[in-house]
Amino acid sequence: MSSAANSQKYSLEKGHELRIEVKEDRVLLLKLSDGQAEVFGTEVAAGEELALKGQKIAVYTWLGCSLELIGEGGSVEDVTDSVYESDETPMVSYLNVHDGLEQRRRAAKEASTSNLSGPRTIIVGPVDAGKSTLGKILLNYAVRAGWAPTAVDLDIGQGSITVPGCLAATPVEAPIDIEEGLPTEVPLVYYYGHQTPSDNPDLYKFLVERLADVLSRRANVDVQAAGVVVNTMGFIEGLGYELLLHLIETLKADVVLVVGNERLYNQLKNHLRARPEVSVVRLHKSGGVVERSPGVRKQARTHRVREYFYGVRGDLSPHSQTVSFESLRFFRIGGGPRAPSSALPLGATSVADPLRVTALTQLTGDLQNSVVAVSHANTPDQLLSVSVAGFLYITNVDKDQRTITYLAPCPGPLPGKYLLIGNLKVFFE
Ligand SMILES: Nc1ncnc2c1ncn2[C@@H]1O[C@H](COP(=O)(O)OP(=O)(O)OP(=O)(O)O)[C@@H](O)[C@H]1O
Repeated sequence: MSSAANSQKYSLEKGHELRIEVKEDRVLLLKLSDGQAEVFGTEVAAGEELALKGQKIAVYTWLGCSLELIGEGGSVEDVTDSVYESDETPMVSYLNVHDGLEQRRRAAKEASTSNLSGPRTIIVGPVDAGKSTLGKILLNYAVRAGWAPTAVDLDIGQGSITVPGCLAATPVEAPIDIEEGLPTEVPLVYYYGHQTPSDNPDLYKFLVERLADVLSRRANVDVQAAGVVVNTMGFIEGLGYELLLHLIETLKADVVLVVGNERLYNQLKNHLRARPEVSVVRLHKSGGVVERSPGVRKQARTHRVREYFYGVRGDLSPHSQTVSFESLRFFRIGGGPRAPSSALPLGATSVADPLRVTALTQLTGDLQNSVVAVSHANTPDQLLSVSVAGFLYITNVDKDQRTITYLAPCPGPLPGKYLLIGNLKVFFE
């Protein structure tokens, strides 16, 4: 490593990675001076300056490279929490997984008339295991091999395709942008509206089934052969495990990658023993994965919603609009919070229907700071099962004037007349 003013130069040997944690709201510029380097499978172009804003990443090289880091508005130390080199990475095992998936894609393409699908890969593991990072690497390697795989994100707590609280899928046709993340132009999105599946597990399962159904009906041979890469939540105990089994079943997963948890690997391996068509593969967690506290996760959720409206680079201008409550039609799914069965009289079951669609008839201050989905539904009875077009953020509720002020990504009429609310709230500073 050598340094000058706000810049530092690194020379990485083949098979090494430089792990970089940029401070929240600070920017570090990354430049590849020589050789080959990639960030979670996306190749870094030589000479180009990448702006890493608050990101935690690793720059990996298969062949060796020289890099330059430049702190924006300060030294590299000022804008980062840590920068260090490591030669202990799971990249070779990740590449082996990619090779296995590649064989399945080719077999599916060759047998296109026999309805053989490409790999349906599900990545599971505890929180902070590096699941979404592995997903990005596998998607990128597939793209680099000429495929357009589908990214599916079922991690409602974070939201890598759209805002948190959603189940979403998107085709990945080009390497994932290092600064911007997964493509967001044409996602298929279902709004669950909560941050944890335990708020309404029946709805979560229902939406997984909807998404799986839509994905399985795509007729394009290349799209089917490219397969899907599914990212899941780190919720792996009790109900979380039950939901994992449900989605492995529903999405007809044939490759289950278990990252960083031997117990979960053995549980799933035993469970799926009778289904030899499903490969359960155990992978080590990378030592570079950065652990996030509940506070940091909450901040990341807010950040994600802000990015939806203002853009990753802050270059979008959302439109603020004040309308009467009566001009909007809000609906909620689920009959309110269900009492746990332990709180009910012996033998009784909860009467709240988790899939009931209810219109909001009274204006409540509770709507303030909510993220609300604009549904593609044409009638209220379609609200449960159709996808959503986009989101609004309620910035103000005026009960005296009976008005609502919301932020929309663009001006003009809304793309649908029915709005879905959940309990997802964020507070912009
Ligand atoms: N090798 C690495 N070096 C540096 N940072 C990394 C590395 N691998 C992953 N990270 C970072 O660690 C953080 C957590 O990783 P990731 O989001 O992949 O974990 P996860 O298991 O999907 O998390 P979740 O708990 O949200 O399900 C991310 O910010 C990611 O960019």
